Amino acid sequence: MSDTTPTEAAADAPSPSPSSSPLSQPTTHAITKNPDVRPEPLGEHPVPETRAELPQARAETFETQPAALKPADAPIPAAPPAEPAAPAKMSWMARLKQGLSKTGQSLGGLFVGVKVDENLFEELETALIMADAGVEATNHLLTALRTKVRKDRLTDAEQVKAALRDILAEHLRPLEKNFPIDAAKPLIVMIAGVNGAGKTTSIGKLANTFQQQGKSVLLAAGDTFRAAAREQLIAWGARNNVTVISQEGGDPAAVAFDAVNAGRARGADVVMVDTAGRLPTQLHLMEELKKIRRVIGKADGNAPHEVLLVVDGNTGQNAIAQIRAFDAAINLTGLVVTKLDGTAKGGTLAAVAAGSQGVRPVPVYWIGVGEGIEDLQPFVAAEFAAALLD
Ligand SMILES: Nc1nc2c(ncn2[C@@H]2O[C@H](COP(=O)(O)OP(=O)(O)OP(=O)(O)O)[C@@H](O)[C@H]2O)c(=O)[nH]1
Repeated sequence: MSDTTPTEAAADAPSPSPSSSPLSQPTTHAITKNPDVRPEPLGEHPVPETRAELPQARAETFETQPAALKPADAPIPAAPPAEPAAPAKMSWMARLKQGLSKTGQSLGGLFVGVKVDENLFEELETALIMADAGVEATNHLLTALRTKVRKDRLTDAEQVKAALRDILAEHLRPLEKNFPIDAAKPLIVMIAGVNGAGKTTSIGKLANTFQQQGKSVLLAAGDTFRAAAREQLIAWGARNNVTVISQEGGDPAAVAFDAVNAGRARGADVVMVDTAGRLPTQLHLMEELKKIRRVIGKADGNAPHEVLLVVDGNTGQNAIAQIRAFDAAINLTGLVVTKLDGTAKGGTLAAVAAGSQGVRPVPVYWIGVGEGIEDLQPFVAAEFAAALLD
């Protein structure tokens, strides 16, 4: 997003931040500030147009380990590969199933001890609509199911259920995509979403996931409005042993800009930029989000490489409106769907896959199935369909 006009460039310059507190002061949670980060106020430095002019990272930097004597461009050591985790697949699948069983009661449960007749299809239609699958996906799934039942002469309800599971998995498959962690170094990932969707929690989980893959991670606390959000991210950083670029108050675009530069200078593999929660109807905040995206592009012409929307899986059909609005504003590359461990709205992803209400079928990289740091799983269409129907 480096196609900004000079007027926009002026508008995009990080706005003045309150004067930085003395860097020698200790910070919370045994996290020490990096003494080699320059303390100038961000606002005195308009965003440069060329990389040669790029300043050093200036936002306060919190590190989970004392950073004394560390030069500003000291590489961030890659996390040692984690001990191979004991297979936890059953437990997260169980949680997903348990969560989606609220949907499943009206889906999987419909097949118990019934005849395969028009009544079953009518009940399925109602259940899919109630699960927020939307009209398009419901029609598509049931048309495919009717065809299969006729063609294969299915007479047993369990067979029909298995057929629906396969059709649903096929329908959801376009949303399945591996996260391209190695596409750039550092990979700059911007994260947005409405208030309370699970952005900060998901960033913590992602940091853990990436570290398990041996990647070094740097976080930018772009939610400069809510002190608690910043503290929360710093806490996540401490838990994950990663650097968090943070600044009290001030301009989130400036924090993002500095984080990209710091990530590059330190040789980080991934830079994740958190942003404050906002509703698509808060137009000035959506403009701010666009600005953050543009300013990231000024720090690295190809960035952000990934723009993720975190969506609460309980949101149902409103998720469609969120995806549409955020996509229009910041051109999403992927979704993280959270809280699927407790939702009756498990059909929403079917609506996304169907392009319901003009939504673009944005890939779902991960699903959140709990509040713990391990409770993030790659989205796999077949597993999701099975959890929904079994
Ligand atoms: N059960 C469950 N809870 C989750 C999941 N993801 C996040 N949460 C919870 O959702 C709540 C909100 O999460 P946050 O990460 O603070 O959300 P946020 O989007 O950063 O919030 P704002 O900064 O206010 O916009 C917290 O209580 C999280 O523990 C999930 O996958 N499952």
